[in-house]
Amino acid sequence: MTEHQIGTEGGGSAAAAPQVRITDSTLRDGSHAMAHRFTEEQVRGVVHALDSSGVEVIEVAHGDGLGGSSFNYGFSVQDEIELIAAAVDEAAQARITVLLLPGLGTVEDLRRAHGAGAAVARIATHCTEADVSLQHFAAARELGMETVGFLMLSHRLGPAELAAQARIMVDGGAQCMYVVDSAGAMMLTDAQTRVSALVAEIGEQAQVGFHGHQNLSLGVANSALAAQNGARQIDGALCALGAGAGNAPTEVLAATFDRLGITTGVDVHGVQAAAQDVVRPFLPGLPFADRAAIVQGHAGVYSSFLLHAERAADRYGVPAHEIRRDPH
Ligand SMILES: C[C@H](O)CC(=O)C(=O)O
Ligand SMILES: [Mn+2]
Repeated sequence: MTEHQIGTEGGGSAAAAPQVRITDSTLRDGSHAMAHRFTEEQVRGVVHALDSSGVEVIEVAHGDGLGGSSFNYGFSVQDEIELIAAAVDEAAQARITVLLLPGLGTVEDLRRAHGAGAAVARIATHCTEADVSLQHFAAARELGMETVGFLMLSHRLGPAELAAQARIMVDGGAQCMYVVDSAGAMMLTDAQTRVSALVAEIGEQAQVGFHGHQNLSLGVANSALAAQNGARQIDGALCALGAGAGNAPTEVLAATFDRLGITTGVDVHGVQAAAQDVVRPFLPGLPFADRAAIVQGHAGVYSSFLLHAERAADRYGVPAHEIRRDPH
């Protein structure tokens, strides 16, 4: 065990701060699986259930982040700033976070989200392009927001190179850096070694986080390994609602961390009820590792493109998994 490893016995006293903070992304990554059709009523229901279960941070935005509602990425049915404001209004203790991809979202979008009450800014870039995030971190810090960096498709870089990209964002103002398995392509040690490399590089100045997808059904296992190797923030989504085969399910993460003796401050029964009674009734279908999603995980292809592959499959009569397949 290193000084960053947790989850031995007991999981710490009830009064101690949780060892891992779960950020729930049902209302952002889950937006991909809902074809960006969240309504205010659904947002209020999910926020209320998560908030009363002790989830500290809840993400709300278009699936592709602020400003994602567009012809290219799919239009939202309800304006995301209105949804953010509704989430802020509904949450008694949880803080609302937004995701922003520079180029898709702008500093102006971030200001609007902050104006609606968002407290945490997560800035996402492709894992080789950390440098495009600097003005957004500067703006978020100026607004007084908590900041998180999100290195998408993290499997595409080795641990040392990924840590170097994380360093760029931390120097630019990120307070936590996420290893993001956007394609659900990481194989256990892939998550472990990347998280460890980031902890070694930035652990003195910033936290490390992990965001897993279920394309190869390893999202929860990768998240557990990430936590055991020093990640302090872990993402989930109720009913796994998210791009591709979905995210690591929040309700499974809470139960798994509890069994591992890793404290999260989340009521394990509360989030199970939130998944079963609040989210499941409005799902168009349960996210699962179907052929197209497995192909994505196997080939390491961006999960968010699944919706577009499915639309193209319908339009051109070509199976979605054929569109996504690794040519090799
Ligand atoms: C915009 C993406 O959906 C961000 C994300 O959740 C991922 O890369 O995974
Ligand atoms: Mn994701």
